[in-house]
Amino acid sequence: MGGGQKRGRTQRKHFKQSKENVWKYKNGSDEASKKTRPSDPSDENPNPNPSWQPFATQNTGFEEYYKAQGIVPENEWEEFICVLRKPLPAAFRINSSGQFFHDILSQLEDDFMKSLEAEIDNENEIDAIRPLPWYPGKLAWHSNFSRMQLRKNQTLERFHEFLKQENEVGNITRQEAVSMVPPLFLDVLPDHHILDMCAAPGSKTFQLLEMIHQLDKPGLLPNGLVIANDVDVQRCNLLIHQTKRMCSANLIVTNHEAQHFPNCSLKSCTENSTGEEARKHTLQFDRVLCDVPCTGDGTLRKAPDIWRKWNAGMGNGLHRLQVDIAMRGLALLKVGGRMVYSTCSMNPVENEAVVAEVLRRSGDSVELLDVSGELPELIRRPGLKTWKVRDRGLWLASYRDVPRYRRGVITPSMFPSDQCFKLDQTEHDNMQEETVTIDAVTGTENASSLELSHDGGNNMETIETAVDMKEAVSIVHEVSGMSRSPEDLDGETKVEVSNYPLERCMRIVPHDQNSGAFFIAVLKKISPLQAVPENQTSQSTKRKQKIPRNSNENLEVENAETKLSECIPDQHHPTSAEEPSNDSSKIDQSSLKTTEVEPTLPSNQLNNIENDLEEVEPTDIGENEKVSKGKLQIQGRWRGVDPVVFFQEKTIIDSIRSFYGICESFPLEGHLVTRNTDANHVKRIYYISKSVHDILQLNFQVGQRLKITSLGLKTFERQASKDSSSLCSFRLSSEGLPLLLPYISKQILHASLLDFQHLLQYRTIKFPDFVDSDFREKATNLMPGCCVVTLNEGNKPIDEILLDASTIAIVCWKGKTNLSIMVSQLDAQELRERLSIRFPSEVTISEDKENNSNSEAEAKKISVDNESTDDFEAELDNIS
Ligand SMILES: C[S@@+](CC[C@H](N)C(=O)[O-])C[C@H]1O[C@@H](n2cnc3c(N)ncnc32)[C@H](O)[C@@H]1O
Repeated sequence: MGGGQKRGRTQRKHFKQSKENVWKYKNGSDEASKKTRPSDPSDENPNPNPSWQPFATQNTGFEEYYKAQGIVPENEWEEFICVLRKPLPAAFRINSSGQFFHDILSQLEDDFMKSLEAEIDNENEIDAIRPLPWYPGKLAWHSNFSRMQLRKNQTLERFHEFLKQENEVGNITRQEAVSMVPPLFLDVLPDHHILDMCAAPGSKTFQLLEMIHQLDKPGLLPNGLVIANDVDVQRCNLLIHQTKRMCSANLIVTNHEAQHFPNCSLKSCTENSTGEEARKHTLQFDRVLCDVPCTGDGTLRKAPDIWRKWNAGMGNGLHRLQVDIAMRGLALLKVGGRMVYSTCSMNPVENEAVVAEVLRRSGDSVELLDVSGELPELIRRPGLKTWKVRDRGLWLASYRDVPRYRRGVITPSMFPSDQCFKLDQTEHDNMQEETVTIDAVTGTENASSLELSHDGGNNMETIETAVDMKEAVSIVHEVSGMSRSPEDLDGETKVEVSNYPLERCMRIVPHDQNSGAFFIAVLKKISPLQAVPENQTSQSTKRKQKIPRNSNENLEVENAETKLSECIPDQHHPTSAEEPSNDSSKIDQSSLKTTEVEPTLPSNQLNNIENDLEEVEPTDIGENEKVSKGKLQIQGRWRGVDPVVFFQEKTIIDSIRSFYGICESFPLEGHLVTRNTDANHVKRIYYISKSVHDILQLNFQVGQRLKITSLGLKTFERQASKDSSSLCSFRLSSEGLPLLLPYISKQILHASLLDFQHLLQYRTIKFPDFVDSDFREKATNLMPGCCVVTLNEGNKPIDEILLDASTIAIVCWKGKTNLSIMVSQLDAQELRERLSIRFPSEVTISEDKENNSNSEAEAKKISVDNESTDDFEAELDNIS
């Protein structure tokens, strides 16, 4: 079985929408979506200040908060805050799977490192750009120029252009240095099944994919896979776009709330199955990345608008969600597996408190790993053992200090100590239901009314929203009989210290290595999670799950894990917390959109599908196939998401195999999927690895619990040529080419450097205009339709040409009189530049780089017929 280890170039869509817009509230009105959203560290180019007013880099609440938390020693405070106010230097990663990985590395080392030296104006820095010492293989780089400098300084223009273009074509990824850290602590192997729970926009997913592909033997796909999940559909699309550049057949993108990520287990099979078998019967992961939503104050240097928005309530508001996501991650983790919990926030309530709570809930089943020996060159600080909680202007050192009416908001789990869990149970029972909530985004209170139950619910008092909160606090104290006033609490209570070895967590602070801030904890699952009795956890007062109170009750593993982590019903996907079922009749009938019994679906999918005709609505999810009006489409379980269908049309598969001469050792059957149940209207066929295939099978068997927005690698695309001269109706896609290349024996031409260069430059060339007579003849005699042209470096005899990951190849179309490339302008330009750097004496890039229209005109001069080129452009437009 084969695959391209080095990935090809892909056409990239330009996402015009502002990335701020992708943070949307699910239930939000326009007003709500205008609210400040916790910053996403990975968003490139946030533009929250379009008028270019300098951002205020001060927030007294912020400074007071972090000083009090002892986030850095007192004598470092000035340096810390000073660096935090400076713009973040740009950082980027080289895509190690990219075909030009070595060329890019040499360009950085031999060219830019030297030529940019003169531009350094930072007295602390020696190098203009340098590899990050802790990132393996010189794959990640730090530049000492901020984004602003890169944009404004003319002498940096060439480097800026390089970054932009290589990022665009996928040879590098611009990513904050500290955001590259979490995947490194996952200790990934190529056969690992990895879940990235909050994955968009996908920088870390990309890294994870690189890791599983890294050790591929040429021509082999790894046994592992990555499931990249995000709750936000638009951000999922961003992720799909981003990871396309990786050209991986080992990726599934899902769209779930991470805290309710579904169970996919065939119960009957799990008990006795082991190893590979177990993998096929239950969805569990060797590695889980929980890069949870957070306040993002570690990204202040990149997103200075956070200075204005920040308040302590934001972190408090996210804490519970973060715990729930981490617990779900642990439930889905295999025994022996590793999970990384990370945030780009500095706040202990979002960090150490979350880690302490998951350790508390997991009992002895989970260990916080000491990874101080890993990545020794990465400067990090140990996690905090003690911190305080700030709520509405009060410092709270212990849960005992929390006013009763705030106990729905400020939970025991936010504090360092376990002591509060020993509170008298009646005290818990008397707590009011959650009536005050914190907006996780702004940190502001949402309380239409405060219902205060201080007498087992018999004596309810209601305080109208308009009541000043301080007054409310006093009323609460009156009614609840608290002995101390809020003022008394401030600064008076004893500091709690956590019993957990939280010093094993890592906090990266900006002034240590001129970076952003980040928090990372590495957890190992030692045994199946046991259900921890409710009164020994800090579960919110809102939760009333029936978890057995007898801690000795040894629940069946799966049940225990399900109950612990799926305890909140998923309001958006009501079925996602259900137990999995083998019974396909449990497929959500309401979301089925058609009646057609589709022969390509596995039979278990077909049972009990009722006739339920509906027009298919095109959506923006995944590789949606637009179905012509009036056509029927079998819809999967998830409304609005195209179904995933195994493509089993033998006639078409055979025609593809025979047209391109794909050798039998490359399996197509069982590895092809589409998003359209009507085989006659399938536009794109995706190739999936065996690992993805097995998950897909399992997903069908459990009634399609996974809401899959994208999967696999787009490999074949329907091509309608005007004269229908091609014997195969599917052309190869650029993304799929590296995977197929070693297995193709027909429709392939090997061009000299000069002819290859001409093709890239002029895009369409008439056969007589090729310089090499042998190539001219072969091109003329090729079957009409899609073909591949490789660069024959050194003009080797055909039988000596090796087709492997290092081969430079492009998809073309052989018409009646000419050959045209099916590569976007940008990719063609990039490839020409790469060739000019690799073969400096043989290839010159003419001035047409700046003047693309000239090259087009010249192409026409050389000779172009009208045949089908417009089609390709239109088609390419569709792709890109
Ligand atoms: C910090 S960002 C993740 C960055 C990403 N790991 C990367 O490296 O590109 C957090 C992501 O969590 C997503 N998110 C927020 N709440 C979520 C939830 N309940 N379940 C899953 N994803 C969630 C957001 O849409 C956002 O894309």
